[in-house]
Amino acid sequence: MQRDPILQAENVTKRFGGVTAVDGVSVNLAVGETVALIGPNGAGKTTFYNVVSGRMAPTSGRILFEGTDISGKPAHEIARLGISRSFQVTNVFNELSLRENVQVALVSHRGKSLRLFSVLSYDRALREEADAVLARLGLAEMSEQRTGTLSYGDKRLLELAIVLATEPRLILLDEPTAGLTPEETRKVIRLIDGLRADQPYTFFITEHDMEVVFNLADRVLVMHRGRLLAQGTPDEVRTDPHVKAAYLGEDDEAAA
Ligand SMILES: Nc1ncnc2c1ncn2[C@@H]1O[C@H](COP(=O)(O)OP(=O)(O)OP(=O)(O)O)[C@@H](O)[C@H]1O
Repeated sequence: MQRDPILQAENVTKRFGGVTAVDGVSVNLAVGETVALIGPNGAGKTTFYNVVSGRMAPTSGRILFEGTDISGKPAHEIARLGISRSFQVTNVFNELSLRENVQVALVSHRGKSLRLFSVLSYDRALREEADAVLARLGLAEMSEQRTGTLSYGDKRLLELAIVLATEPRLILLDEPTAGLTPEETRKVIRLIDGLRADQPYTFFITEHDMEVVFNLADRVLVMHRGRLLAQGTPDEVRTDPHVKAAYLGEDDEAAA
């Protein structure tokens, strides 16, 4: 079945002085797909992500989200359009409870003034909404706990809750299982699976853990030296000789 495109990157290049971190990358993501972006260190994955999420503008090329050109738009505008990116625990408030963290995300996404913050805890509808988001990540029972007391793994889950609170259609997850124990990693995989079953979210994930990539991704994009080296199903990519060579650090210039 042909699914509608949600993200189209056309010939995207990003240079830092003499370094071409992303070099003419063109990719399409379809609604409801989970796509993993992999590649050896320095391949350009983070830079490509930064360009898609608006943290930096591309040097050239175009990015369309649901048909709208978002190239070079600021991150907050891109977020408002429906792309949300996790930030590896950097955007949670440790002094607040889990519920308050999600409430802040709900309120700020809707563009209401944060002065409302002082009455957040009295707004019943908002509380219930926040609790519903936390429940989707198995955090409901911790809703009143102070965030600073959470384990790293649970903070990563809270971060996912904050992402969901912004009502995204495209979710960028930057190494969602980095630093997690194997058990926590399996939990994150299960939860992401559950979210996909509930709603046609599109996930675009960077991840070094191949277990996670092969468990979650419908499709894998492989970057190497700024370029898109290969794309395909996990099995196709796993057996691709160019990909193997890139990971082994062999000279694959002739193959690229
Ligand atoms: N702000 C910057 N200024 C200059 N060079 C940069 C900058 N950001 C990235 N680079 C360079 O661009 C290239 C791609 O880096 P990038 O961080 O995007 O790779 P990556 O695939 O995410 O790597 P890793 O897996 O190690 O995080 C590297 O050569 C890097 O040194």
